[in-house]
Parts: sequence; structure tokens; C-alpha cells
Amino acid sequence: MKVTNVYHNSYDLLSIPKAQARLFFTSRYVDTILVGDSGVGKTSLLVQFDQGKFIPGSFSATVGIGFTVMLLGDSAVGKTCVLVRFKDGAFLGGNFIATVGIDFRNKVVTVDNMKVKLQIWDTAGQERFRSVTHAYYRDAQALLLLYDITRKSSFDNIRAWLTEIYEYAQKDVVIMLLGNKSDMTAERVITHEEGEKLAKQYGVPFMETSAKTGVNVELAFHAIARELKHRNLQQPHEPKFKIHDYIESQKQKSSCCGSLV
Ligand SMILES: Nc1nc2c(ncn2[C@@H]2O[C@H](COP(=O)(O)OP(=O)(O)OP(=O)(O)O)[C@@H](O)[C@H]2O)c(=O)[nH]1
Repeated sequence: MKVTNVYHNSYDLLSIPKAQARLFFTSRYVDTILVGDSGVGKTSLLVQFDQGKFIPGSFSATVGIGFTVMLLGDSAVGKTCVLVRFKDGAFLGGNFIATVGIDFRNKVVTVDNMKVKLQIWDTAGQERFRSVTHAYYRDAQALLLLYDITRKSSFDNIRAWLTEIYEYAQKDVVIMLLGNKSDMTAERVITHEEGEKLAKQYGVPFMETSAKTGVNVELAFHAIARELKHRNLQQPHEPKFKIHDYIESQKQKSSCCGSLV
């Protein structure tokens, strides 16, 4: 048996680069594929082969669907901090270190009892990395576009970002506009209404977030995961998922009584 890379679940197979995926399925790149009912031990067998150990503990079903979400916006609007807040529940305060090129993290969220894996790409906002990040737009199913509510230029640049998105991204990409740093009330220069108005003009959902306090960060990613899951697995009899309505209902819930549904 020849295994050059070991892919631990079906999502990993889906997320490998296209050229490699083609090679995987059309050549003898991997000679054995593990198949069988959920829970029979495919992953454990693979881990035993790959790492020479058995991982005991609770059974976690292999993720069935996954999507790529990309964070975009000017440098220092808080893309990395929003991602770290969502992934680790922490705030990256202190010295600002600009992202170089592109970075990514995975997080699994549960939507209607189904695990949905989000691969989240954190892009560099600095102009000099723009040509690098353009190359990745096409692979994203959703884009979170951020501005900083305390910096007008980052808000004014949103139109230019949207122009780039329409040029380079998939036609049906899900876009959400986020006004970040909502905790900085004293320094605010862009009102909530201005953000909402711009989002309405482009027909995209909008909310204000704070990576520092965590406000609406979870909701933004959950709304995206839900929209993508519904688009991909919508049953003919199911009503169409309305992301705007979902956001509004969850905003009200989270302000009064906690967790997202
Ligand atoms: N108060 C407050 N500060 C934030 C928030 N989000 C980010 N910051 C701060 O803003 C600065 C920039 O944050 P980053 O997340 O690194 O910005 P970025 O958009 O990833 O920047 P690039 O990597 O250059 O594109 C850091 O000093 C953060 O601590 C927030 O919600 N509230």
C-alpha cells in the first residue's frame, strides 16, 4: 500500500487542492480507501496506521460537509481577531501584527444536528498582498467583509472591496458585511445605520461585531454555515432559508437568553 498523504475524513479529501484530488481519484496515488458504516472504526484504523496509536474516548462522526469562508477587509480592521475569537474564544489584544499573505483555521459547527466544517481563510488586508489573495477568492463559498467602525477609510473602501469580489469570486458567493470593534463606542465614526444602509444597497446581510467582547462573532459564522448547508442540502419540501430573518431572530435571542439555534 502506498500512502503519500493520509486524509482523515471525507472533508479532508474534499479540501485537498484540485490537482491533487484529480490525481487521488484517477491514479494509484492511494491504493486503499476505507469505507463502511458510521462507527465501525475507519478513522481509528487509519490513526492506528498513521500514528501507531489508538485514540480512546467518545465517538465523533466524520464531518460530511465543509465550506471555505474567507475574511476580507482593510488592514487592522480585526479579521485575525474575529477569527481567533470564533476559533478559540479569546481576544488577541496588544501589539498589532499584520497578517502576511494568507492563513487558515478550521472549525466545526453544528447546524440542525449536522456537523459542518468551516475552513476559514484569514487574508492580509495590506495592499501589497492583494494579488496573492485574489487567487483564492474563487475557492471561497462565503466572504465576511469587515470594516472598522472607528476608521472611516475602512468603511469607504468597502465599495472597492465589493468590486474586487464581483470580479474575482464565485457568482453565487455568500457575502456578509461586518462592522467590527463595536465595543469602541467613544471612538465610533460610522453609525450602525450607515453600515446597514450600505449592506442594503448591495443586498447583503449586516451586523456589528466585537472581537474584544465577542458580540455577534459566533452568530456571523453560524449564519454563514446555516446558509451554506441549506443551499447544498435543501430538500424540495423545505422552506427556503432566509439569512436576514435568521440573523434578526438570533440577535434578539442572544441579547436576552443565550445560545444560538
Ligand atoms: N477594541 C477592539 N480592538 C480590536 C477588535 N478587533 C481587533 N482589534 C484590534 O485591532 C488591531 C488589528 O487587529 P487584526 O485582527 O490583527 O487586524 P487584521 O484585519 O487581521 O489586519 P491585517 O492582518 O493587516 O489584514 C489589533 O490591535 C487588535 O487588538 C475589536 O473588536 N475591538
